[in-house]
Amino acid sequence: MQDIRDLTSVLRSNTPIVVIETYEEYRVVELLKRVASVLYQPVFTWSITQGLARVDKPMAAQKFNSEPTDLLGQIKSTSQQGIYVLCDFHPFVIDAPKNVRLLKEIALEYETLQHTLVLVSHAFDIPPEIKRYCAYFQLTLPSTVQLQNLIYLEVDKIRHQGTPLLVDDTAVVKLAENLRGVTLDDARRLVRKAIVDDGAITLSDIDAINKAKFQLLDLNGVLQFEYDTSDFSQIAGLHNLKKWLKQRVPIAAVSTLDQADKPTSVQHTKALDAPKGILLLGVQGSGKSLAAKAVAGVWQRPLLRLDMAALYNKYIGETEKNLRHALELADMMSPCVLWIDEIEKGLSGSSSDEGTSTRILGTLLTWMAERKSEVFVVATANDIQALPPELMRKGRMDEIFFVDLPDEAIRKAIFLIHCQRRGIDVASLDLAQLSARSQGFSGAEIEQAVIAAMYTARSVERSVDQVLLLEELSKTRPLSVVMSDKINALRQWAAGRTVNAHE
Ligand SMILES: Nc1ncnc2c1ncn2[C@@H]1O[C@H](COP(=O)(O)OP(=O)(O)OP(=O)(O)O)[C@@H](O)[C@H]1O
Repeated sequence: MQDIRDLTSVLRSNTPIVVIETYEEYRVVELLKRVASVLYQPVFTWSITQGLARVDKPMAAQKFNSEPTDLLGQIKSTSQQGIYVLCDFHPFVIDAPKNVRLLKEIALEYETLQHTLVLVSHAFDIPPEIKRYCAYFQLTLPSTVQLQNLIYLEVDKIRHQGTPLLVDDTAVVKLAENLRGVTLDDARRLVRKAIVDDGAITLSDIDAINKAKFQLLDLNGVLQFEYDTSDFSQIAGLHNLKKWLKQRVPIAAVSTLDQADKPTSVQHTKALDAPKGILLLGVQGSGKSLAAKAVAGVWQRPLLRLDMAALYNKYIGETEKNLRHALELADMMSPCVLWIDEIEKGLSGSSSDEGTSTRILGTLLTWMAERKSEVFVVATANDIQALPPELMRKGRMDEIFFVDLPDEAIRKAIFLIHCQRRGIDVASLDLAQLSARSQGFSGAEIEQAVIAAMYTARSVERSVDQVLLLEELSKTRPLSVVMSDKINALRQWAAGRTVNAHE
């Protein structure tokens, strides 16, 4: 209804050319037929293969020219007032001065001819000559309720064919929420695929739907869909951060959390503002990326990774365009977690970047301040020198956490996690000794020592034991030693300015 109302107003406003960028050609034609009946105007469609035909009254259907230039000449010379829907006309305005001129002449003669051209393509670059005569129109995307109805409609269709179908109503609600941002046609395709895959609609479809939706929307590959998420049981330490995140678990994820992970009082969360994001600052290999993955895993949200360094493009303006596209995509994937990895890399301007980093920061900050979507940002950074002060200002992020090197108890827990994960017999190990001997090691360095010990064990055909692990530790010079000055400076800076993620 909204689309019909809006499109009617656009056509009533005497706009000669309306551009609609969409894949939903049939939907546009159906809409225009309804609008045309209100405005008492005939509707014609044209495509290079079908030529021109009247569609609102099939009996009066007539074919004119299929060649673009002839078609425009035909429309210009006819006195038959009408709405002309030109499908996939976009290639015929590129290096085609005659066609552009004809479009302009039809527009200029709007007062007398009263022809409205509706250009429907997946994308349309309007030539500057006709820009001022054009209006963009955007089809509305389906609401969550419409998507729920669509899912049940598809379920009914399949049941009518006599196929039994298992449908979990909670999954339908979640599925509809995750489908927001795609067109009705695409949603229908995705739902059908989810049903056909296993003959059911259950929570296990959510992941596949998120991935398929991401592939559908991410046309120029600026974001990565991270398939690999984690959960808190795989992270040692970071107690403060885990507590903070548990208190803000979205309602939808609460029902499926382990008892131990549940926030104490979920009923209060309803009235609260949705959390916006956090910055995780810290030593390399201390588990920042792992924490980003765990937010998505525990909150049961898709995880999108934005690699700041990959945004940069040598063409001026393209870098910001890439970022805008990435943020739009994140909005469309909402609710989701957007992990901005090594955020400092994209924001630390150099004198030669012609202000790109400043504009990138501006675009990011504006989006963070104004977005309505449920995109939770997890930004990670190693280097505070390179971080612009604007990003650190209170209110930009909900919290800035400092992820320090693990203390003795946390190192013990890291050994336990990584040894258990690899099937090493932990009962035979002295974890306290391993922890004491790995002072100054990051989680990543401990993990690497465990992996190296496994390779050594395999080469000498024995199992991993205390001696092998200690040997590996003694061979490693941790970053905290190699880069002690840098890490001390980071610690000093973080004290008082950030919240300790581990405590
Ligand atoms: N607290 C931890 N608990 C369990 N494993 C850890 C922890 N910290 C680090 N690790 C291990 O080290 C690996 C590397 O850590 P991660 O990539 O998360 O660190 P990071 O802080 O993001 O590093 P970088 O700044 O270099 O990107 C993790 O995948 C995990 O296996």
